[in-house]
Amino acid sequence: MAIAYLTYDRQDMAFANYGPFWRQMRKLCVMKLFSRKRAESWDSVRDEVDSMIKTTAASSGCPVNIGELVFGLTHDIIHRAAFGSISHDGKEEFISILQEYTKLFGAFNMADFVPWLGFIDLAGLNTRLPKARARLTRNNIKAIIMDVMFGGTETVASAIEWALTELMHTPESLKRVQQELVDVVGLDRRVEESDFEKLTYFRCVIKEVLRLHPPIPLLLHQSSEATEVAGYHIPKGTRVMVNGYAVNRDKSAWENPNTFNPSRFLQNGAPDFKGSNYEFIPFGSGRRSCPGMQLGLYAMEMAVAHLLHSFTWQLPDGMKPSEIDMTDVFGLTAPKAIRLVAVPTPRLLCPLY
Ligand code: HEM
Repeated sequence: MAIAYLTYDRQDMAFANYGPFWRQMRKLCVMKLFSRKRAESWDSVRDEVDSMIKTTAASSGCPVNIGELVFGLTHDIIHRAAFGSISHDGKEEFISILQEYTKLFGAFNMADFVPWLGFIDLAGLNTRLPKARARLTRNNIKAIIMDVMFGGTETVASAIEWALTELMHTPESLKRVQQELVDVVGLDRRVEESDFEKLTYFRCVIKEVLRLHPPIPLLLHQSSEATEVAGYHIPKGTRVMVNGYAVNRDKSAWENPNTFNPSRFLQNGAPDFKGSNYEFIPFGSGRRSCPGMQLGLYAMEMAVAHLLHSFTWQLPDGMKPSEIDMTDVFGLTAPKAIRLVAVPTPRLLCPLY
């Protein structure tokens, strides 16, 4: 119900039904926006990560709200990728609109399951939905820019915040990944994209974070044909929700599935996230899988690598790793319920910017 309302009855790409409109939009986005050939999107990641490191260095020795820091970062990256310019005008307002959209997309209403019980409005959606929609202009909606801003901002921000959180919660993994950065890159220069392929453990950390905290935990699909799955008949047009969060933690596929253990991805034959290993689907699978995967991964890897390489991190006020709040929010996305706050200290021997 919220999805149909907020997307003007699926007039966008992400929630559009499969068909010619979706195909055209997808082609346009993949070729013009997410393509590696569109250098501006990739440049924006590098420039904005640099600017985030500068801001972090200015707060050296003081508690930094990592959640707010990385949300600002991904907003700026995606804003530049989408509009081709940097603008901080109305940034906070825009972030608050995105956050309200996320909550509303994820809010289940009685009418989603039992249409005739639609008058029971536990989440207050009947008043919140018109208010949220009225805050965006028609032109915003008409463009698929909303999809891009929504798809690219909170997903990447939440993945970066969870990466820092899991590492601070498991100090031995933090130590190991930071040592790898010293061994491969050293401390006398900044980490670069060309280093990534040698940062084996770092790449396992990224995968393990996306396994435990897929930024879009629930994949919303619809059957285009009648079919049979595990003996169940699925009629054409059935709404199918794939619980990626549960799949990524399925104990028949993963040993100690709820434990953060990046080393599991060091093993031969460990799954990759490209969508062909069905036990690991943070970007979905098949023709509706994430078109922004490369850009999203690039932004996540750049931000996490630079934050870990440039600074040592401590919890504020003598807080212990076991005291970090690890709760996530249940909705269309799964960000941290309580922002991570940590204290950076520069550790490079070269200037940070
Ligand atoms: C860590 C980062 C990201 C993750 C984990 C992620 C994950 C996903 C997932 C799980 C889906 C649904 C797949 C399905 O239903 O099977 C999706 C769809 C989508 N994502 Fe991403 N995403 C990320 C970053 C991005 C970025 C950076 C953008 C754009 C700049 C983006 C744009 C989209 C769009 C437009 C769709 C809808 C595609 C369609 O319906 O055809 N995503 N993403």
